[in-house]
Amino acid sequence: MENGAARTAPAVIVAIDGPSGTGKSSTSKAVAAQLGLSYLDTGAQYRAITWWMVSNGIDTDDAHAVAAAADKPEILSGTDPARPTITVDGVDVSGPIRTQEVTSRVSAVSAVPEIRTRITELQRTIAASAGTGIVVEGRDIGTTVLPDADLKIFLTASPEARAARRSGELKGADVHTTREALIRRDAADSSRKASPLAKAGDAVEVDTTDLTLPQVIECVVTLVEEKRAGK
Ligand SMILES: Nc1ncnc2c1ncn2[C@@H]1O[C@H](COP(=O)(O)OP(=O)(O)OP(=O)(O)O)[C@@H](O)[C@H]1O
Ligand SMILES: Nc1ccn([C@H]2C[C@H](O)[C@@H](COP(=O)(O)O)O2)c(=O)n1
Repeated sequence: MENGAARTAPAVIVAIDGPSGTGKSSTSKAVAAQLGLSYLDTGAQYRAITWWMVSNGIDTDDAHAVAAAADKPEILSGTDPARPTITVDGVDVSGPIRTQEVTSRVSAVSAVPEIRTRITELQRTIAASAGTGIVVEGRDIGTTVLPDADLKIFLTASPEARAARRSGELKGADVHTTREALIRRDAADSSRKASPLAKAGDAVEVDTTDLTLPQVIECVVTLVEEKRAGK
């Protein structure tokens, strides 16, 4: 090191997008932990605001009612990949945001432009304050939230592989029903007007269908390291 000065790596911003069940959360958390980066699950933020709407009796199919309440809940995300947290008005909602009710309503809530503006602002503030860098995962991170990210990855996998993974998680869930639900949610997320699920033009696509989770993690870690080394 020149003059004995310690050289610190510049903060690295990694955007990981893709449809449901492609492995975004598992991969992003592991990559962030391995590389000493922060981690942000943006789907959890959309789920949290959806949970608040449902808990407060707001009709999630009424876009005007959802828009009018968009600024009301305080949403806080903890970005330690070993222990990510999500609270709404101080309440830990990490369990309640994973219910079937929230899952079935989150696409409608997240399609409302006022909701996206609010949550996007939160995401950019969190990314800007991540010291060593951050892995941010979602649907529109590379296209809209952080278009200047250092590295953009778009994960894919066949609907069959994704359904099998999800029904393994939801023990006993029927694979066919799970597959149909995934496809429905992807279609809603891809077809909305406001920052739909999409691959950024400069994203690296990784098809995870025939890869194990450790293989996907290794692939993304290598891509980040190459980017940091300026390759
Ligand atoms: N390459 C893989 N091979 C096998 N299982 C995997 C792989 N990647 C992820 N999984 C498993 O698939 C399930 C879904 O993964 P994960 O939650 O990371 O996906 P996701 O893209 O974040 O989904 P969502 O967008 O719905 O939150 C988890 O049980 C995870 O352990
Ligand atoms: N950047 C994002 C992240 C998520 N969403 C919406 C669409 C998803 O169906 C929902 C839940 O995400 P998940 O927990 O399954 O990753 O949130 C979005 O619109 N934009």
